[in-house]
Amino acid sequence: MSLFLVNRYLGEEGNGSVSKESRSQALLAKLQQKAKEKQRQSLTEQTQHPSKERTEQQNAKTKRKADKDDSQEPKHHKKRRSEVVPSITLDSDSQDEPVHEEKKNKTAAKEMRKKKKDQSGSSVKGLSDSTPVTGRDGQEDTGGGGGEEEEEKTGTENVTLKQTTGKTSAPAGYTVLGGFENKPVQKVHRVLPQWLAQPDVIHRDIKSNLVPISDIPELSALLVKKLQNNGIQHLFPVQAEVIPAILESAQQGLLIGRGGYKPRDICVSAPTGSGKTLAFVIPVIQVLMERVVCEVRALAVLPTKELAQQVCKVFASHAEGTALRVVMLAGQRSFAAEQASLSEHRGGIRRSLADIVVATPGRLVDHINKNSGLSLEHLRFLIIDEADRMIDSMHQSWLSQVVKAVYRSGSGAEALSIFRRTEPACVTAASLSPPQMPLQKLLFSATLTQNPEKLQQLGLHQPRLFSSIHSHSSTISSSNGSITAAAPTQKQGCFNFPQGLTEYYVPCTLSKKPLLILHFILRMKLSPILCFTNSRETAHRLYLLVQLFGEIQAAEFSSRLSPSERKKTLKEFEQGKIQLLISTDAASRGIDIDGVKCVVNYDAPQYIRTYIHRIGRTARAGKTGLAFTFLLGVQEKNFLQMVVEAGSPGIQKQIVKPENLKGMEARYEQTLQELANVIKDEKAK
Ligand SMILES: Nc1ncnc2c1ncn2[C@@H]1O[C@H](COP(=O)(O)OP(=O)(O)OP(=O)(O)O)[C@@H](O)[C@H]1O
Repeated sequence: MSLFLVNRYLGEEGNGSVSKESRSQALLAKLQQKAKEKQRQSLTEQTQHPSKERTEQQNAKTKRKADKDDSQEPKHHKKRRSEVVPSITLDSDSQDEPVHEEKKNKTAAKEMRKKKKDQSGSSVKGLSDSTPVTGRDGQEDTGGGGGEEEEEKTGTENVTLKQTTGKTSAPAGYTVLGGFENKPVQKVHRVLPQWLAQPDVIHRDIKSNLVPISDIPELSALLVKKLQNNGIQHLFPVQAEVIPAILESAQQGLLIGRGGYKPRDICVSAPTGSGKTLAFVIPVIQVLMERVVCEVRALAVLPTKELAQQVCKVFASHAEGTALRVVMLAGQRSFAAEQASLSEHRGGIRRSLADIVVATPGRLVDHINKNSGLSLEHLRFLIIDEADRMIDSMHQSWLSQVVKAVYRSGSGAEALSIFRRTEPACVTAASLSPPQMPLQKLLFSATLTQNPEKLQQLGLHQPRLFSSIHSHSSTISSSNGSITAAAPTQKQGCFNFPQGLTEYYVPCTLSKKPLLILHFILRMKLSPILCFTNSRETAHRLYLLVQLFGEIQAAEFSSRLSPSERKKTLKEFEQGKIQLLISTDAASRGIDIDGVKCVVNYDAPQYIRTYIHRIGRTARAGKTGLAFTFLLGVQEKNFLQMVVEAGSPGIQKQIVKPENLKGMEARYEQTLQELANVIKDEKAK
């Protein structure tokens, strides 16, 4: 089996030690192989030795033994038998067995040698005959305590099993492949494809790498003016790199480039708040704004309604003054209303009313399936924002539906069109005539996966990566400034942390967490705070508690609220009417709220990506921000390790002394009692 075992890259989490999952997979594979081998051996036995006498004897013995075991074994042993069987089949398990077991084996080995002498030549056959069944029984006996005679025999067979598998003695007719010893699965080092391993590097420090708009000659005068009107004089590093690259790939307008080459797909991995939205909005508008016919040529897909709304707003504000129309399909309006905004029929001819569509995957698929008038046959740009999240939600198969809709033919419209569209294939002289219209994918994320298997699902064409991953040292330091641990990280698996962010962790107990939040707002004056919990129940209870405590304007943000309530809440938070917004991860990705000074992880996030997106709601656009994570004693070690390994520039310990919370404790206790009543009432309702 091990000959055919393909060691796979198991992710950075493996980190030298084999993950539990991989180990159990390896065990399972070995067990399956062992079972197959047993079957094969019994078949061989039947075909090679048709005289059943021996087999029957053997079977009778085994049966007698099994009966004996069944009658003697106490119940818990019987149960253990089924549990023990799989591990027993692994030869190496015997390494962990107690010394008396080795002795048994030695005695058995002697016995075996004696037998060998007696039955010269028959030993090889004997090995292959007896190994599978009795090897297992032998181990069971060890655990269950069988008779003396049986033990000796099984010991022999244990040895024979080792001889068969450990050495190269090949039993007649076939070779036993591989060993079954419990070897640790080798860590496979990551080998990245060149495009992932050698990205175009983007500066992470926004402030010191601003690029004047005038330094980007590719930008049209209209867009320069638009940016300036929106208060933008400089481009952020990610925009200065990516905008020219997208514009260059669309030099031939909407058609395929010189030599018949399709433009390369573009992937961007840059920190939260680094301006990725404008990095695709600006070039897409510039390429499309000269359009003559209105057709959907750009589609941006985002994971949530709120994000779709946000991106739609940016598109709309920058497309103002052009003929381009932006339509959102995110379920904020009724299906019929969305349908009406997509196309109209005049004189029996369908006319598109949208150039740019911003959608959530679910609603998008609805429109494609229900033939609501969304035609993607002219799509030039497919923008996948929060790309890693969108890959994870690929089970909805939204991408394959989009691609199918892009290359759909038969509506008759494309027959009349000058430009034909066919699924990508080899470039030939024939395939280039008439001119082709390519589909280019643009991927954006702060935590873009580097897992080639996942990226492969996107069907990228000669992708080009822009990334701000860098090498540096990570530290954990205490509040007095002394460094308590330092681990240089040069791993490619590192993530992007915003430059202006300062990370803290606050050791605490479960019961003190609400008090800490109150302390942060009332004493430390850190508001507005965006506070994350791991569940909507916790978010709701904390919200109720803070409300009952008084003095603080708080709100909750989770799937408990309707989309319109959520929209209103975000707006009020942005306007400064809410000091504390308690949210689930619904607000952890992409949401751009100006002026969030501080993020608090009330519940420590389980995954590093979640952490990065949560803390990325502050320190945006080159500003500074604070991120606090409340950690229980049991969480500290693992969490800090996770953060350091992810390439955090440093997370500091912030201790809140118990005496600082004392003043609020009496009132807090009283509030807790009130909260219990409120929750009871809510449940009753
Ligand atoms: N060139 C610029 N000058 C000034 N502000 C900018 C510029 N580009 C973007 N911004 C602002 O920076 C903020 C963050 O931008 P954006 O939301 O695009 O970040 P992002 O990289 O998409 O973040 P996330 O990964 O969290 O989604 C926005 O408020 C945006 O208006």
